[in-house]
Amino acid sequence: MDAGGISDLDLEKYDADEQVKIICLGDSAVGKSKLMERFLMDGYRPQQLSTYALTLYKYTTTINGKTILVDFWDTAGQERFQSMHPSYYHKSHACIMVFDVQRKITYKNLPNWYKELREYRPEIPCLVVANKIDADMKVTQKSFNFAKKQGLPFYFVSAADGTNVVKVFKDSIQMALSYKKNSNDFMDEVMRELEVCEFE
Ligand SMILES: Nc1nc2c(ncn2[C@@H]2O[C@H](COP(=O)(O)OP(=O)(O)OP(=O)(O)O)[C@@H](O)[C@H]2O)c(=O)[nH]1
Ligand SMILES: [Mg+2]
Repeated sequence: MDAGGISDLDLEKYDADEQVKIICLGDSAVGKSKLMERFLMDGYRPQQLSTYALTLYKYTTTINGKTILVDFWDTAGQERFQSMHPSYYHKSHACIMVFDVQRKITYKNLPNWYKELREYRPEIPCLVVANKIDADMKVTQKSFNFAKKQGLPFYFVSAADGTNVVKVFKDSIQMALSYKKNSNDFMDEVMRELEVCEFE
């Protein structure tokens, strides 16, 4: 914190034209962190410990001449579904929901993640991601109907070889931006009002 009470992290926001928050959900070891790393660092380290708590990745990009600051939130999934802290969902603009094509249980758990997401964020775009297709390309012939049933965009990806990773993340940023622009989300409106008031 500096004397004015604005942290370094907050200062970045003032240089950006727009800021969005994108969260990642899914069971433990489906590859959430690896996907983030692949997109952000364009690298992939095969072995890593499970994410312990919260990792916040900051990413800046330019879209139509505007500087967009993206906060990607990554947290440790659980072996079995467990509720996330409400602050994880708070003011998020899009969600990337991941399962592992090699482990059926991680697909079966998607409705649990989705239900909780919708309790906190009824309207935000949600992208469903089938990860680890490098392990067995035949899985792309299978149908995973959860996304279709819910009317959500669906992607086959691999953090290991990079298939579709950039596409998913770029799409998520676009969707987050259009959600933020067009949202009629009542709570968002209230929060915006409160933010404005803070500076008055
Ligand atoms: N073959 C293959 N393995 C992957 C891929 N993505 C991740 N993995 C492996 O899966 C394991 C778990 O990946 P993480 O990214 O740590 O999983 P996570 O979802 O962040 O797990 P938590 O932090 O516990 O919630 C690691 O050993 C990775 O190397 C992939 O696309 N293909
Ligand atoms: Mg992780």
